[in-house]
Amino acid sequence: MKDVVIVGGGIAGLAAAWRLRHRDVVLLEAQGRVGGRIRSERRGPYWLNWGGHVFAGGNSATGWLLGDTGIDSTKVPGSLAGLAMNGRLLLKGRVESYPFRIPMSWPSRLAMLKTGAKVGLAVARYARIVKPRPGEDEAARQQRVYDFMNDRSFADFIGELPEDAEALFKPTVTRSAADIDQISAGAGVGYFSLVWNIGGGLSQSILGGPSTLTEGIAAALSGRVELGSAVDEIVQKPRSVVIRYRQGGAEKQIEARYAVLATPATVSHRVAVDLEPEVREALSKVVYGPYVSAAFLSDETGRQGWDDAYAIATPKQSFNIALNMSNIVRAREAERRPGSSIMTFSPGSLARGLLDLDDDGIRKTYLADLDNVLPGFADNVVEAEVQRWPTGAPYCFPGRAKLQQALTRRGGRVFLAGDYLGTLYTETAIQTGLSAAQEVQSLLATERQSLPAI
Ligand SMILES: Cc1cc2nc3c(=O)[nH]c(=O)nc-3n(C[C@H](O)[C@H](O)[C@H](O)COP(=O)(O)OP(=O)(O)OC[C@H]3O[C@@H](n4cnc5c(N)ncnc54)[C@H](O)[C@@H]3O)c2cc1C
Repeated sequence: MKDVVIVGGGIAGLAAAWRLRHRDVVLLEAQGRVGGRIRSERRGPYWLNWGGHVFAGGNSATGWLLGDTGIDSTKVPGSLAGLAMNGRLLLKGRVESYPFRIPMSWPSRLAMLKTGAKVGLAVARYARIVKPRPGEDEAARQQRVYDFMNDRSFADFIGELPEDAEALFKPTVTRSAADIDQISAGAGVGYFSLVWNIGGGLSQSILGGPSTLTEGIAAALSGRVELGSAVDEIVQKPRSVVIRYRQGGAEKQIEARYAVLATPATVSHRVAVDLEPEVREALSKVVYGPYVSAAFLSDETGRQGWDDAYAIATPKQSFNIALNMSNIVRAREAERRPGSSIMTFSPGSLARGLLDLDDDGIRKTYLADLDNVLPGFADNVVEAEVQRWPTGAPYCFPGRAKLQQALTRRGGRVFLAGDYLGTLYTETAIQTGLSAAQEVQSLLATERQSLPAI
């Protein structure tokens, strides 16, 4: 019997496996690669990216994992708050000045300023809510964040806005994968906090691309990661868990003392058939929105207008943000090398609009819109690949706070991990993976101590 089986090789499962690597552990991953919603591939000095790209740093679970695995990261250089709208590209200056620098009507500008002030005040409140309090554990802090303005949607909070004003607010909030009438007011405000106080949120980039971390962990676990292994059912017994899965067409099963279930909530609900009914019900209520993304590699030479920018919000296009993965390389080179690596990213309703097209249709739509945002870029593209993410990200809808207690209840031999258990994406995934591993570790140690001496 194994000590522990980890189901799901996204960053949550890999973080748990890393923490438990000195135990008899096996990780089962349904796909032919690890990483889940983290996916990058290297191309010379650059990397193409389709999934998670900015990470927590410093005193966070991610910071600890990066340090412990020896993976290099750096603060994202350049502007994170670029804006391309109504024919103007803004890469410098304070965001508050944007309404005056983008061509738009005066009623839109005034609405923008009024709503900006309202959101600004709420962001200041959110900053106090999110801050850890002395002596409090992470669960209490997380519950408080979920509770914040969880009784109405962000659309209700900001009210009706003229078209251009709404277009300016939308791309930030909808990056959550929810539209503004689906996400709670508090989570929408939280998104502004993430973007405006970027230093405290997700601001680290992994050198070589995010898959450097996930593939690095998998390599270190050599032989204990089984790809192409889709778990169908996890059943708990008094002293063990039995995991049934399919591998290369064959039905298999494995028994372990404990399991860490690090799959999206939809899958966890389906496979963990004998979790407490309240926990299973809460899992069934977690809601995901879709994403579509694409990675583009170009071969232009000479400096480009976008070289120093990392993130450019793009209202009214088929993607709502363009991300310049190559600006991390730019910041570290003595002479500008040819080429750029750009990622486009369409969440929520933008993704739903694209999912009906084939990949070629999505590529063409993106390239046409990229030409509006980064003039000349599309002519030099040498590689372009689309990625569909039907369960792009779980989002916090009005009423989501009520699920948290059941989702985090402990009991039995199956421990849940994944980004749907909190509000900070990869940081939540890593933090919940590490704490599930820590609990398994303590239980294994206790069991060992209580075994009769032979
Ligand atoms: C386009 C995009 C951009 C993003 N940007 C950011 C960002 O900049 N910063 C950030 O922090 N987050 C970002 N995110 C979110 C971030 O990627 C996720 O929060 C995080 O990767 C989730 O990790 P996870 O391990 O919880 O889940 P997943 O990555 O979904 O991992 C779950 C794993 O379980 C596997 N699995 C599923 N079913 C089974 C089964 N039956 N048996 C075995 N295995 C199974 C899956 O194949 C997958 O590998 C982004 C996501 C996307 C898609």
